[in-house]
Amino acid sequence: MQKLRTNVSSLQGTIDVPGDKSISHRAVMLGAIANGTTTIANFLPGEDCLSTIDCFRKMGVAIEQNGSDVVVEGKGLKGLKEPTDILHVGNSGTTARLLLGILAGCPFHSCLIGDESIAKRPMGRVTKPLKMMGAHIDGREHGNYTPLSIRGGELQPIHYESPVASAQVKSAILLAGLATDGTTTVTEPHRSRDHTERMIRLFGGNVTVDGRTVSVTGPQQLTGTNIYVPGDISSAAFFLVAGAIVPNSEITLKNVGLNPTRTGIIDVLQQMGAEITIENVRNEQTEPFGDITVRTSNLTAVEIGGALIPRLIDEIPIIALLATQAEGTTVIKDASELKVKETNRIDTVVNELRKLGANIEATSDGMIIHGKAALTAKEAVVDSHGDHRIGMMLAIAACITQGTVHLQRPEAVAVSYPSFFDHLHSLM
Ligand SMILES: O=C(O)C1=C[C@@H](OP(=O)(O)O)[C@@H](O)[C@H](O)C1
Ligand SMILES: C=C(OP(=O)(O)O)C(=O)O
Repeated sequence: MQKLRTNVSSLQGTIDVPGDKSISHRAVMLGAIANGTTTIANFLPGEDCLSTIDCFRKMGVAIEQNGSDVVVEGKGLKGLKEPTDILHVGNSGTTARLLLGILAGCPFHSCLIGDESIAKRPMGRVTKPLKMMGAHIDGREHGNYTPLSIRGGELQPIHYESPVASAQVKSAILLAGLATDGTTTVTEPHRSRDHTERMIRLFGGNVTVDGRTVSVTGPQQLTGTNIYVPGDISSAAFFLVAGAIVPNSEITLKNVGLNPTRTGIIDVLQQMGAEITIENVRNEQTEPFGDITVRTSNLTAVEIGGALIPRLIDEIPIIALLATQAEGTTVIKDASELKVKETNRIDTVVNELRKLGANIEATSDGMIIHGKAALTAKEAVVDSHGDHRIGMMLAIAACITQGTVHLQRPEAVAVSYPSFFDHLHSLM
């Protein structure tokens, strides 16, 4: 249990946000199945990405990791070895689902397991299309939950209409498609983050994008490359919101990823009236990034739903906090995907923010937040429930409470942002 800083008078300073989690996972995965060496700079050494490294080492890939510098000795599309040990994905849904896509095309057997949160997360959304392609996958509840066992091999291409806008589903199918003879296509209801598509191209491969439909024609051989991972906008989001709601604040976040499939949080902050500036935008062709400055702002409520949801899905916990400090009622809808994240993030956000005095209610596919309301709790014990994003959101919420707040399971933040508390305290 950790005592959180409360009644913070100001947050001032500059933060170099750690590398993007989604891009770090993909850099290791594509590096492993490419031919030749891949170097990764500003890799995120968070627990989730370390799980990805661990799984590929178990399949014979030499990976050197020193903090945020990583070198992957690629084995080629057919070069992974049958693991002698269980592949453990820890807390990482991205590792589990993208890895399944790669394993589907590998002619060997493997077992995949994760922590107790992973055991509750639906894997059928990827095992179903991968089985349609010809992979043999079984597991708890007919392969819908871990532990899973998979024997991959020769695959057939499919045209898949995904029922959910999920980059993990899309990416699993595209990665399987790289090893498949013919054209594999995925259509999603709304566009999800496109890091896999961009990175396949960076490794010399081809991907076709037509609106909400993405295709790869295989088999494709990728070539190792050098990658710089921009800062994670999902990590920056905690400080973007902190800067807007804590009095007398001005925070600059350096080198933050600005891929348009991820910048929903910036759109929402701007619509709410936050004082935010973006400068020094670079690298527009691959993964754009730039510096963002935010100042304490007067905010008004907004409605959030539809195609915006996948562009800010992981930021909804911190957006809920933001909305408690906006004039009016904020409605978040079309976000039932939140129920199958590390926790049910509709319930955990609502229950934990209520402990601090927020006026917030759960709906079937989102939440309704009534602002502007001071978080008036005098003494509260809040809980991350082992969910990194809930833990970080609560630490920022504590900054604007006047009482005493303790956080249970603060260590969860290390999943995506090991230096989070150091960065927060450096601004005080
Ligand atoms: O592909 C990715 O890297 C991710 C996709 C999203 O999940 P879904 O694909 O389940 O929406 C997101 O919530 C997760 O944090 C990372
Ligand atoms: C949902 C998340 O990650 P994953 O699905 O990889 O566990 C997240 O980081 O918020």
